[in-house]
Amino acid sequence: MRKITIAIDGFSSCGKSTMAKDLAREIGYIYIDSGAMYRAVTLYSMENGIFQGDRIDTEKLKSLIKDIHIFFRLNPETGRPDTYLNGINVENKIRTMEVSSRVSPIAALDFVREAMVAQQQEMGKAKGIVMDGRDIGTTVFPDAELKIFVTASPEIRAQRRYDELKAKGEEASFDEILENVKQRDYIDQNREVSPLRKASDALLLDNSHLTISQQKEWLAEQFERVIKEKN
Ligand SMILES: Nc1ncnc2c1ncn2[C@@H]1O[C@H](COP(=O)(O)OP(=O)(O)OP(=O)(O)O)[C@@H](O)[C@H]1O
Ligand SMILES: Nc1ccn([C@@H]2O[C@H](COP(=O)(O)O)[C@@H](O)[C@H]2O)c(=O)n1
Repeated sequence: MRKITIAIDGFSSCGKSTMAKDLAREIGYIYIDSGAMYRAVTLYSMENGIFQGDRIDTEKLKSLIKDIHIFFRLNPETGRPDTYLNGINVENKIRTMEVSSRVSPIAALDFVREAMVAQQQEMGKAKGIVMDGRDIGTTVFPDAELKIFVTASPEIRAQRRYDELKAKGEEASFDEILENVKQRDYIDQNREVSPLRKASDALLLDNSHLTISQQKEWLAEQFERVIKEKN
């Protein structure tokens, strides 16, 4: 059966990776979390003196971008891919609030996007891939056979993230998370290069009132429909 490309975009913390990972595992496709790549560049910037307070030394990052190597490796314990930055597993480090609060300005830089998009296109050139992010259906894979754009209210998204952190036993402030979600949405939608937009041919999914299993079922139906049409 001919494999396709699946692009899942949308607002922060709305459940993109939850649905993308589950679908990829079930259909035997590769799963790539493109946000993890921007988070890894941000972590690298934090650890290599590229931030001076909130200011980004863009010239320094530009000169170092070729030294940033990101790859994913399946974690047999979680059954999910972990992110590696220059050979080191940074999966937990890139999920902190500090990285979340700094990632969107880094992801708005044209040379950072150029480098990440080139790697993402390379990862998907054989198809059989589910990638989630902000510009997958518009820029990375504009010819993807199945495109989904996910949304939910900021309050619902922040509550989900808050519940997740609490369940892990981590300190969390609902107000801080809500502020971060809104701020990232704003920067992602208003940057000059590849702003967050629904591709005109993407299916819109508002999952505010869907359970994880309902959205999973919906996505599986969309995949079955498209794969029948294409084969
Ligand atoms: N339909 C749903 N109902 C309730 N919780 C959900 C639903 N979908 C996802 N979640 C939970 O919401 C949280 C955020 O989901 P997820 O990490 O998949 O979002 P995301 O869109 O990939 O986020 P990010 O943009 O930050 O990468 C997770 O704790 C996940 O378990
Ligand atoms: N294709 C993408 C993916 C992500 N970003 C930026 O990275 C941030 C973190 O992504 P998460 O999916 O882990 O939330 C996100 O807020 C965007 O700023 C992007 O620009 N393009």
